[in-house]
Amino acid sequence: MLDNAKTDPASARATPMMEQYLELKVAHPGTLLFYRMGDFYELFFGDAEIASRALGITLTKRGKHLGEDIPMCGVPIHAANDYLQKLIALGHHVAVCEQTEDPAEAKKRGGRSVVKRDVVRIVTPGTITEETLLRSGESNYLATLARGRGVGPGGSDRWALAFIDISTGEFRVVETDRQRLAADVARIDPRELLAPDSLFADEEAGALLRGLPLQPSPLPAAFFDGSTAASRLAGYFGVGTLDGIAAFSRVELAAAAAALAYVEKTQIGARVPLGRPLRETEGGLLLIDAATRANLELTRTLTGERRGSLLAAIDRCVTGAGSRMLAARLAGPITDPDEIGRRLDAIDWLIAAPDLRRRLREQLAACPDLARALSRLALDRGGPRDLAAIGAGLSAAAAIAELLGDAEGLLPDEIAEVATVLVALPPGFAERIGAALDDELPLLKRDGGFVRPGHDGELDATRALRDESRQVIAALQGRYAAETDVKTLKIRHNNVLGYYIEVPQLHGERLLGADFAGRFIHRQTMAGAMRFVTTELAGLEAQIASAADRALQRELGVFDTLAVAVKDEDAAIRAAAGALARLDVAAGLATLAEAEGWSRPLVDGSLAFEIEGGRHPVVEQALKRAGESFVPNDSRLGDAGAEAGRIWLITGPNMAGKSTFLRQNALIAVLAQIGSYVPARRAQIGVVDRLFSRVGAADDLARGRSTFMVEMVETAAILNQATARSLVILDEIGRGTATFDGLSIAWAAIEHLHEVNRSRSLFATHYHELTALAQRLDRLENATVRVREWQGDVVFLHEIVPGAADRSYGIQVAKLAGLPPSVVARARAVLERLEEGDRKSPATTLIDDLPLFAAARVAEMPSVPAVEDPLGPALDALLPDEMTPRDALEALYRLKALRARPQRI
Ligand SMILES: Nc1ncnc2c1ncn2[C@@H]1O[C@H](COP(=O)(O)OP(=O)(O)OP(=O)(O)O)[C@@H](O)[C@H]1O
Repeated sequence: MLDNAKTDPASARATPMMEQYLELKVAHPGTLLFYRMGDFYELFFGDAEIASRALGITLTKRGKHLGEDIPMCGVPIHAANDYLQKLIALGHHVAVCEQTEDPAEAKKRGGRSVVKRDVVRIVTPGTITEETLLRSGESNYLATLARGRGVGPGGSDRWALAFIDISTGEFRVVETDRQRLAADVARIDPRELLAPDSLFADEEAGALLRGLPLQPSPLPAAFFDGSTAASRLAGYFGVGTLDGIAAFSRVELAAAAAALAYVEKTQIGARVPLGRPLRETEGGLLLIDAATRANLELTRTLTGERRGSLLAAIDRCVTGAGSRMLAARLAGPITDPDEIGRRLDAIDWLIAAPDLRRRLREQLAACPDLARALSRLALDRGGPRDLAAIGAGLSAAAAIAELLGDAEGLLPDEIAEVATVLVALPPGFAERIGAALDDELPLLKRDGGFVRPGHDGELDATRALRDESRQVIAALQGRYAAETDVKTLKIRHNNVLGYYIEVPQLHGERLLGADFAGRFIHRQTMAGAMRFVTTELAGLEAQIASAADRALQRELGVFDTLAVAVKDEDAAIRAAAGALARLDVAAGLATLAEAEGWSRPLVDGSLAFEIEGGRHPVVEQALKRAGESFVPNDSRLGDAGAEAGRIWLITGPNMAGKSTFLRQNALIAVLAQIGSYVPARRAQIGVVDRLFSRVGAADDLARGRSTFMVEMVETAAILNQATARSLVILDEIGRGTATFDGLSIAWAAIEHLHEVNRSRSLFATHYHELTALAQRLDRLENATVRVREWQGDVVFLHEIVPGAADRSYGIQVAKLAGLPPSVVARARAVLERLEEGDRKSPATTLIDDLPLFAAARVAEMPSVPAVEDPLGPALDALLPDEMTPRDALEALYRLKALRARPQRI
């Protein structure tokens, strides 16, 4: 972050307001200062230049400082959130400075007194709570990273990540090591990551930080002070010792205390309602490194969108909290077969009770985002709609508890736990909120008008007084019109004059005359109109203003009482929010499984991997939308009694479906381990501890790695780390370099996988030479994707069968893709020569023996050689005028049958 005030804070002769501004600016380095002035937040100096560029707003000037113009730009309060969102998305931090006293107070202190102001909050990407700034289905984590120097086995370093979503109060900690660190960061996917500033200077740690999927920002090392961490955390949660919460390691405590301190620093004085930190255990999750996560497009596609990802394909949740929980589960599938079984039991039960499921989902859909509304209220940023959200959420929760209570038979554990939490909610709370709040609610409490008439006697009386006075004004208008004989006389209101009387200029002069003995006091002359007040009108105005003010104060009192009551029930409401999210996830997955024809996988402690009729969930849904169907395929990479995994080596033409097959097996394993049904007829999977994939190719130029280098780094990670419990997906490794180098690397990698890693693996390749390995490696099997050739074109059947492909059909695919016919013809000629000739020196073969390209072009032939086209004679034989409609239809079918079209390219 830039520190961008181009000013010397100690500068002499600044105006009092500028002095105040500069003081605040210096106290909050690295932020853009939103300085409140009336209905605007103003930015000055360098901040103004940055913001005007980033937001596309006009840069103006306001006064001078040290003899130079002060650049300024401003954003109106009502639109501030939109501007904040843009700035945060661009990585800026914003210090929001408010007026902390009434301007009238400042005036009392004398002419040159400045209204007191202070920074009330620092807005950063990881610490936002506003509904408009957050995405409903996504968590918004702030994470801190701490290092425990030499505290691991053999004097190695240990690392810990603490992560907090202040919009929901979630707080978690996990210890990890340098190999897993990047995978953990990728899983948590924080919006903001902070690490002690001292680490950046350390050569080894610095390199590790640079390799993370999100670049950390430095935070003073004091935030991470391990010696005070435990007491800082215990103090915040009001406990004598943390032992009752969990047995945290020292490095975990350092990360957690730093995260907490950062939250406190940014929220300035507001007590953030955080849940107690939950400690995640290292071995409990299926580890997926950042590259695999990206390649498999679990929660977003390679282009960064949610649409097209696995998450988008399986998310049938009806609440934002449910979608967030599903995304978290997908990011961190589990490895405990019992827990997976419990989640699956809940889905079974919900599938078996479609009617109840429908009613539960109806109630869930009516349930607003409880956790986020709760956090805003606790931070004093909540409005009437947040209170109403809590009320609506609690009444949905009560209805759900009742539905579950009435359900027949025994509830599965997961659902029973949900029911227990919901039943424990304080009774009558929703009714209390519903009775106090009106049906139509303003966004901000300061706008008033949200308390239901009849709820508070004194409020009703004050409102009546205010409204009566308004009626009196209306009556007064009639009386004045009659007295002055000006039918068009109006009493109006604006913010400058308050209430005033307006008459056409023509009559205005008369009102100032002796007839009215000074009753009408002149205030303004407009083009064609004059404005007056009377003492009577001013008196009424004061009455209205004070009644309106008293009514608002009364309403705010009602709001505060309810908000405090909500905060007192914080723990119960938060637990209910979590329970509802779990129910939503289970009901969503049940709905998905039913709609898509998925089945319950068997997940156990074996090394089995047997999928019958497996499908790729995302590709299948896309094909379905296009009216096409997906061809299911089996895979057997291990059976229940196996001690090591099998490798399937898949050869086959381009576009045949190899990559799809590889990915679908990985996705089925991930889905099974989040406790979901899977897109297969039958699946048995011994829990996978790590999922590795090397698919697709992309440069990582930002880190100075070429495509081939990225490929090799990823392959190295797999060969160094995969175990018999891992699942490995390798797509065309070695293709980024010269043919024989690539082939040799692929060859050696397969041998290593087979002999050393012994992982369940899928390996797709265009090197047909590799299929010979099946003779030497007993757990390696060859598989290929079936295609049919028809008149020089290739028809993809997408069926995986045992055996090896004889060729790649690359030229046919190139033709389907629309390469110019001359290039296709030339490629065919080159291929023929290559296949005949000496592959060791292809260049010589080509130069010596092949006619030049131009010659091939001259001799260009139709792309399909002279094969008898059966359609021509058949068409010629038809006599349309002599055919009945039925004959014509039959003829059409006959013609279609003569034509086998290639499938998609
Ligand atoms: N089982 C299937 N059923 C139906 N269509 C499929 C199936 N598998 C793949 N496809 C279709 O074929 C297209 C190509 O598949 P895929 O990318 O997996 O081919 P590939 O063999 O890996 O190709 P390449 O070698 O060129 O990378 C997919 O986009 C999909 O539309």
